[in-house]
Amino acid sequence: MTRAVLTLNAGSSSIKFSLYELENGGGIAAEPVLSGQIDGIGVKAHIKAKDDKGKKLDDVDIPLQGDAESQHHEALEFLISWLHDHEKGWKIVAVGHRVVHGGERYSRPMKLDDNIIEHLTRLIPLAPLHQPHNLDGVDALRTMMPEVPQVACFDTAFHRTQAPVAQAFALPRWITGEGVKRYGFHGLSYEYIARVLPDYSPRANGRVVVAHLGNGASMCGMVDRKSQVSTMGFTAVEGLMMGTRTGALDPGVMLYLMENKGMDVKALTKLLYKESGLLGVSGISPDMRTLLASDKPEAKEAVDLFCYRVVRELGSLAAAIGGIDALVFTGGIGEHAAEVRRRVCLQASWLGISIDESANALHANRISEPRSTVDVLVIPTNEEWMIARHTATLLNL
Ligand SMILES: Nc1ncnc2c1ncn2[C@@H]1O[C@H](COP(=O)(O)OP(=O)(O)O)[C@@H](O)[C@H]1O
Ligand SMILES: CC(=O)OP(=O)(O)O
Ligand SMILES: [Mg+2]
Repeated sequence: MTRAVLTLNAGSSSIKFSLYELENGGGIAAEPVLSGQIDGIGVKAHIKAKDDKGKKLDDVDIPLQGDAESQHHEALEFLISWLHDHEKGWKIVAVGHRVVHGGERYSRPMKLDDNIIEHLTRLIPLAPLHQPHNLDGVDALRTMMPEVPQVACFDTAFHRTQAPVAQAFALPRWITGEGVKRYGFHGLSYEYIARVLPDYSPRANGRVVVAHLGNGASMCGMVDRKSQVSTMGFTAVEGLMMGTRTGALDPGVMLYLMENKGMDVKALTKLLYKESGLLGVSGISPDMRTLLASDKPEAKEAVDLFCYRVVRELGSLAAAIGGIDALVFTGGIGEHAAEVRRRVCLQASWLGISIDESANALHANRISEPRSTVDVLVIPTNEEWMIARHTATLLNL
């Protein structure tokens, strides 16, 4: 049987999975032999999976009940039994997991044991939409294959190269000293983009802003393909407006809600993480596809605000890294929503961005005109490949 690495990537609205064969000389194959995702968790869950020839193995809705929380667990159970039915012919020798928060302690992939899992469990309050689902996946796979080593790959790790000033909040020193600082997330996605960027642009090692726009959304400013600054912070609720998250919010709004509306931590957590963003502003859906297809004014307002926030943060990140040579769009929205990219690029023309609208409509890799002083690129991210590679490297497979 061929040896393979399984990857699991639980996002806020999706669970993505892949199976990568190990190559004879060591290392993992470029393409997975099996891959897919359950997306739309919390709205309308759907599984899509394909084999190495691109043959569709599944493409159906899955009826999940309850709130997004319980749907996530149900989706995982569905996936485990799906994998049981489809992983024949390969010997899974390792499992790699995306774990969103590594805190201060973990800045590189780690082979999981009870101690590390216990520490990661303590970080759940810092990433309530992700960490519980990531650890749920670890738990399920450890039960399913107890002999197989499991590796955690952290979303925060890529950003640990940032200068102290980029990580700091203007808080008293004793709070900062306890690790309350900006960590940044989507690190596996940014690491993948940084790795492949030279294949797409001669400016790869310059000042690059990558916009990872998905259900969770953030942007990262890099120089020399290393993270310098991120819109996400201590938690993944900071920065851009997202599917259900506020992004940056005047802290005074929280004080106001506590003082005048009697909201406690639980109510505020729900508001900031689950009821705001595209969903809160539109009152319709957290899903960009639905909002772009809607002619309701509230849907338009939500999309307008989403794009406006990206444009503002783009200016901020370009300022932080001293200018911009390339802008990369990635993530579910960044890769597929041409309208969002179009609006962002038009509003950011002052930066020297000039978009080629027909290339953009076709989702070409390069969507800037030759006269643009900024290379604008659309690059599909691949967190799964990054996880598989880290897992194989750490375990010497
Ligand atoms: N064809 C499309 N057009 C517009 N938006 C899309 C398209 N496909 C996916 N999206 C959006 O991408 C988002 C999900 O992104 P993704 O990166 O998969 O999420 P997650 O953060 O859960 O990993 C959703 O808002 C979805 O509407
Ligand atoms: C960190 C984060 O927001 O992840 P996702 O985009 O997968 O929700
Ligand atoms: Mg994601």
